[in-house]
Amino acid sequence: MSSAALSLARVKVKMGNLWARLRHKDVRIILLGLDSAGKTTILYRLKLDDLVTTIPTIGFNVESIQYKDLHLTAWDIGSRDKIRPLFRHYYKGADAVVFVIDSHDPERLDELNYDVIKPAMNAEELTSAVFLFLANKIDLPDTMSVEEISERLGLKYLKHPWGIIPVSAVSGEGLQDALQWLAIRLGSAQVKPRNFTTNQPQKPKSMKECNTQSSLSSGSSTGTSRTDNSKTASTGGSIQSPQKPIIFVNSKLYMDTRAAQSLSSGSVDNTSSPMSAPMSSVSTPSSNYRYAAYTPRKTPGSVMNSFSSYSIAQSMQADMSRRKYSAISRSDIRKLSCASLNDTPGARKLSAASLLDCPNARKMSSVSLMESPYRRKMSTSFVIDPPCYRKFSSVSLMDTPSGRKLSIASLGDPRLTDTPFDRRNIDEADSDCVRKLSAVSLGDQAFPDYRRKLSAVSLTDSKDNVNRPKMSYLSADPTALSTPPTSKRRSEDLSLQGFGSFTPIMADYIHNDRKDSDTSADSLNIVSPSEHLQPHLRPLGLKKSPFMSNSAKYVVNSIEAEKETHYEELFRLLPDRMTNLNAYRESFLIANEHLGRNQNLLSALDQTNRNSSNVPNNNETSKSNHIKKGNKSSRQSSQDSDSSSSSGNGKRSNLDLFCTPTKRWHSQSRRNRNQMKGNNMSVVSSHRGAYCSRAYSAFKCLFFRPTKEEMQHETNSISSDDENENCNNHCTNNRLDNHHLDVKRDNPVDIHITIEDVKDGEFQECAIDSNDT
Ligand SMILES: Nc1nc2c(ncn2[C@@H]2O[C@H](COP(=O)(O)OP(=O)(O)OP(=O)(O)O)[C@@H](O)[C@H]2O)c(=O)[nH]1
Ligand SMILES: [Mg+2]
Repeated sequence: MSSAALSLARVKVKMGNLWARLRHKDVRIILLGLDSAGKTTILYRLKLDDLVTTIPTIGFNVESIQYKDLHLTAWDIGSRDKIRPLFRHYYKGADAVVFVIDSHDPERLDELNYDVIKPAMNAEELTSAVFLFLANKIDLPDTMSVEEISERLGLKYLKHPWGIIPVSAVSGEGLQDALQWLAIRLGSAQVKPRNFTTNQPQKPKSMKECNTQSSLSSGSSTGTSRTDNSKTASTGGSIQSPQKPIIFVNSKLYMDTRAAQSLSSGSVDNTSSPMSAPMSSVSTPSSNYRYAAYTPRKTPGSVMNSFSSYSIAQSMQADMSRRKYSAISRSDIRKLSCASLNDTPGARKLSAASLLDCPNARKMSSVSLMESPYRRKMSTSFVIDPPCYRKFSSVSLMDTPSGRKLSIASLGDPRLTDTPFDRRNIDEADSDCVRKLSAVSLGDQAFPDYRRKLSAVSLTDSKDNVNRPKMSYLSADPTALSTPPTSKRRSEDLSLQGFGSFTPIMADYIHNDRKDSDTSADSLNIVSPSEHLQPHLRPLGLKKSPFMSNSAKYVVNSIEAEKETHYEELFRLLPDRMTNLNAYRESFLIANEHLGRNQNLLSALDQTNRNSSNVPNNNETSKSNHIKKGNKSSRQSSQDSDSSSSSGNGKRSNLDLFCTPTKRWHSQSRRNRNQMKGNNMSVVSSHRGAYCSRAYSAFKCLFFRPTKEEMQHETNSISSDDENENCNNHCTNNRLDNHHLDVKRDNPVDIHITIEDVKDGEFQECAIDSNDT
């Protein structure tokens, strides 16, 4: 052959190769699977050869991938359960369906089967498509084998040509095989059938031939091929030879076998080894290890448990980036996040991050509750971690139905048996889980705030009115379980009280007294804003709000409105209660109980009351309205003038609220004793901003009725007091009866308010009485 002819022949060969290279085949592939199976990760691993951080796909991702002579258009379709019915819109024209399976999540195989595989199996548009199952996430420990998956999915009954390959989108392992399998099945001219360890797929002669394959084959776990010819079906009148799926027993076996193959052949097939494929470059031992290090061991039936416990443990030790890594990449957290699917992708991210801190965790949990399948898992997981589940529970009650379910999960808390509560009582007392939840929370003595919040919310949540009081009672003082109130009240009443410290006390009051007293619902609406202060002051004989007084400088600040609100209510409530001598004791007791339990204070007040009960009534009215700047003598003169203030008619009541548990009080207590004459309210606070709310809280105490023991104690200590005897005579059923209140209600009331504050280290005082002009 001449050199010219030779070179011409070479050019022809080259042209032929080029033509073959240019002649690519368009193939449409759809990736289906459950959410967070790894479809998107796989898609971008194939496309970019990189591990991308994904968020749940809403809608779809579509990428074109060139593999050999195949031009693959791969559609990754978001798989939130609500949009699964939309899958079928993507079926049309698909040459291959790639089912991505989370092989680390056996619990969802059935869901996958019914929601994803079966519809595709039966879809007319897919009769000629090949099915490739990717058992993803094999980098995780304890993954299902492909045999197990095949068995559970009943793949052997599939009429489509199918194969199953273990892969890892994270490491890239197996994905080359997947592409190769597709190429073979979809009629690539450039991919030759490979000798796989187990079953050897046969390359169809043409795409058409491939697509008309209807034979079914199954692989065996031992690596020996088995063809079920009885299942062979015909299409187009011709019987095709059965297509054998590729089944790797597991990746380790696969790798071992490959290693053995390489040894025996003396060469390594670089093109077909998943580990030597470009994408596997990320699959270094260290990266695998890194990932594995953050992968919790799964215990049967409790995926989330393992995650939760693991995650918490991790977050205790690991740095933030590690935690993030763990949160994002862990498949189980993904499921957790999936619970947030009702929300935006942003919320999803949030939920992934949320395990790291409480406030976000709350958001997460409240969002997650919307989604039922994961909710339970999540709640289960939180149960095993006391601090987390508590937070979770307290939030979850916001969502009523979910909160209940959640609370069921809380019952698993074995610590219940160690609590001082009688669990049976609790269970019997309330048919609602809320109660149980509340009981669980109550068991946590370390979180009184949560306890209160929880119970306050529970109160509005429970269907069972009867048990709300008990619940609330429990919340106030767990040891009071033995004496729960019994009658009903409306949840609205309780909801008015918010989460304040005195909620149970209020509840108790409403529960016991409200239906008999003429206190209207409105007057209990303590949180109502103050629109007109003056009308409330007038009935009290006050023409001027103490907070509008020029002399009361310190109240002109940003919380003035708030003060007004509180005091408006205060003034409204006073007439009913103030004439009750015991109101002061009640308030004192409760203020003490809840604000400091100060025994010194208790005895000081007892002493004060004795003193005040000996003070003859008088009709004088103080006209003082002054600020005294803090030297002792001026304060003393104030006290003297305060001492002279009294109500105009009949017996006067002493009302003194000691709202501060601070040391400050002690220095003031002697002084306060002298103020016990007349209808004084003395609010002493060493903290400027706090006194108002303390006063407010203390005033709530006015509603409290002392228990029998308390009454007894009071009676003993002030038995010489006429009024108290009167009260005691009317004391029925451990409570003051209303006759007593009625008698006193219409008495004119004088109010003397002394508010003390400390400013710039100096003591300031403002005293205003009812006749102040
Ligand atoms: N360990 C491990 N995690 C993986 C693997 N593939 C995906 N993941 C993780 O699984 C999670 C879900 O991955 P995606 O690719 O978003 O899942 P998806 O199937 O697209 O989910 P949807 O878009 O909700 O349908 C992500 O956190 C991935 O990092 C894998 O092979 N191994
Ligand atoms: Mg996705």
